[in-house]
Amino acid sequence: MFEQQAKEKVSAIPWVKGVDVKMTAQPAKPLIADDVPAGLKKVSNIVAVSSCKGGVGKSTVAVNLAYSLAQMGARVGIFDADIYGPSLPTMVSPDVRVLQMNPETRAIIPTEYLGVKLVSFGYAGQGSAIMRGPMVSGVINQFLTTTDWGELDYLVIDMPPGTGDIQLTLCQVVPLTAAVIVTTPQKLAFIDVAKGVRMFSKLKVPCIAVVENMCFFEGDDKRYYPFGQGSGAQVVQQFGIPNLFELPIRPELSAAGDTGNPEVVVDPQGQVADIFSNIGVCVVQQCAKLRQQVSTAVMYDRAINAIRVKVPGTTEEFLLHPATVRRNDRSAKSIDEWSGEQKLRYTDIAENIEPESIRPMGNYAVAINWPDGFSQIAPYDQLASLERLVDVPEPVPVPENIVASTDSSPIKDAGAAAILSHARRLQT
Ligand SMILES: Nc1ncnc2c1ncn2[C@@H]1O[C@H](COP(=O)(O)OP(=O)(O)OP(=O)(O)O)[C@@H](O)[C@H]1O
Repeated sequence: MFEQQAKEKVSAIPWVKGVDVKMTAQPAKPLIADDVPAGLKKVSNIVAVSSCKGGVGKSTVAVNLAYSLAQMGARVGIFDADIYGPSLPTMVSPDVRVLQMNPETRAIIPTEYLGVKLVSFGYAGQGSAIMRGPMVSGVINQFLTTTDWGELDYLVIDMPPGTGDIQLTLCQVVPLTAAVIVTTPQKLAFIDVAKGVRMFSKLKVPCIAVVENMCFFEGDDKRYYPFGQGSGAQVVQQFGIPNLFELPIRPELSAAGDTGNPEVVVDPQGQVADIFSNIGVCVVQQCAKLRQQVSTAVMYDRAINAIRVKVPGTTEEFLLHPATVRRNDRSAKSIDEWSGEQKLRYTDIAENIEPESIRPMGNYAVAINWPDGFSQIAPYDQLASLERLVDVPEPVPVPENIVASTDSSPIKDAGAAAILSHARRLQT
């Protein structure tokens, strides 16, 4: 679309004789915080594929989605987080079927199939042991975080089925960008999906799509819906999830999975590949949108000396005085961890303090750097609970023919007015 429009627009200029458009892309930098495990630092987007019940086709969706993204040119990895019944070794057939370890860094090196990096317990070279929940969580997290994933655009996590402790801790260890929920069309499945959506929403991970698997089959030029229709649409409506995809029941999909070659690779022009390509486009677009929302969620507006907060996923927007944010730091530097006693005093922070930089940390917090070298982690929940600035005059827009950098520019005047108004409000 870009290419075509660029060609049209440039060709329309009377003196242009020919147009040659070269398209390039800059991979988005990871939005991930500093405390993320080293092996995940160069991963731009982490997408969880989840279902609340086993056997609904979650692994089939995860694997085909991953290969569909790879077919679009993205660098992709799959982490099969199911320790009891890993599916990846059956669904893809890499030449090297045992994971190696880098002897120096002691990091796990993923194996690869058709350019997609793969990690699964099925490649760990041992039968799956009998483990209790906390042990399983520990092993899954260790596996995921000690793998050197290298530079990836998308890491697809095939989550273990359910919404218990294992899933919760996994979601807390890695900063998930988004979740895709897989379900089947039965009415009963709706209840399970609701559980999944609630789990992700508690963790502030947006669900970007619902894939309703085994929806229909085709015969006599007709589509049959053996399990009925409408459950997926109900999920989309009730939880505001923007996208619903219907996958057919197809023997090829099952056969491809069993023979170690994903269906989108076996038949890249087929109906199933087409649906997965749409799911892939949706993931790409939604992740980009979320990154945009997150990266502009908290910004310092120098013109009015206020921190602007737009909580991602909501329409709420409010203003905070920078000094209020800094004074309400909840870290051990400001509050004694044991006694709860306030160590940071109100007067320690100058009234006119300004943040130096603000960076998003996953979907839940921002890291704010202050001129005194302090790096504050401020969760959105906490920002939302602080005293807000009200009646802050918006800066007067600069007319186009006025250069904004002169000393008497309207922006600076409006800024001064805003500061005065803050001062007055704070005094009262
Ligand atoms: N749309 C489909 N048409 C036909 N067969 C399918 C379809 N989706 C999945 N299957 C088959 O159903 C079985 C279960 O699928 P899959 O392993 O993807 O489910 P799962 O939800 O990941 O299961 P688990 O929770 O046990 O890991 C597989 O044999 C798979 O090939």
